[in-house]
Amino acid sequence: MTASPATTPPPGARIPTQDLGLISPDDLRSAGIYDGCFGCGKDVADGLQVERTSSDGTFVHGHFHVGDRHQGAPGLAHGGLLATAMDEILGTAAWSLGRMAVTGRLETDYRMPVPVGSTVYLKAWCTGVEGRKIYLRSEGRLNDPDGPIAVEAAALFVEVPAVHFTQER
Ligand SMILES: CCCCCCCCCCCCCC(=O)SCCNC(=O)CCNC(=O)[C@H](O)C(C)(C)COP(=O)(O)OP(=O)(O)OC[C@H]1O[C@@H](n2cnc3c(N)ncnc32)[C@H](O)[C@@H]1OP(=O)(O)O
Repeated sequence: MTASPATTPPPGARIPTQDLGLISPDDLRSAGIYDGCFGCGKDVADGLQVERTSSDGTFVHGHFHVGDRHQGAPGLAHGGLLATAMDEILGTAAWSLGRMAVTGRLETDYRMPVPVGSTVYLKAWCTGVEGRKIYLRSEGRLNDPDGPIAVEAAALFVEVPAVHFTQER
């Protein structure tokens, strides 16, 4: 992954273990999940419907199925949707640290086309925390958790207070 300085943790940034410890699939599915979310919401028929499956305290995992509604070029997943999937699993990793955080910067490398009908297996992990800044990486593998990497991302999430989500704009 080619990550810029903005998404690379500075020297000395600590790598936390997840405050929530081992998260069961049920906890992962229910904790803080909003059914209207385009990435993971069950009520969003045209959304990605990313399913979060496990966390071992270091990595969070999930997957989603690429349907016709996710196409860009005929028969292939749209790159923006793949970036959304990266954002979703990165956000899960950030929140799994016990922090409310939003995406500040998201960098994506597309390694191979993703055909409609594929399942993309997602994984994300934290590479460092400095103050409110949370540095993360993620990857999406084709059709198997150990399949070839189709998409990779590096991100900076920024911790925010709860009012970020509730204040009138
Ligand atoms: C258990 C698990 C359950 C999980 C469920 C939940 C899953 C959820 C999944 C959801 C998944 C979807 C998730 C989504 O889609 S989140 C939705 C998409 N993101 C947003 O809407 C965020 C919009 N932006 C903002 O609100 C503000 O700009 C933020 C809050 C990000 C920062 O504004 P704020 O005024 O608060 O802070 P600051 O400006 O002093 O910045 C602070 C520091 O950060 C650095 N910085 C900031 N931006 C950038 C940048 N672009 N590149 C490089 N650096 C950047 C900045 O230089 C500074 O560094 P330093 O000077 O201190 O060194």
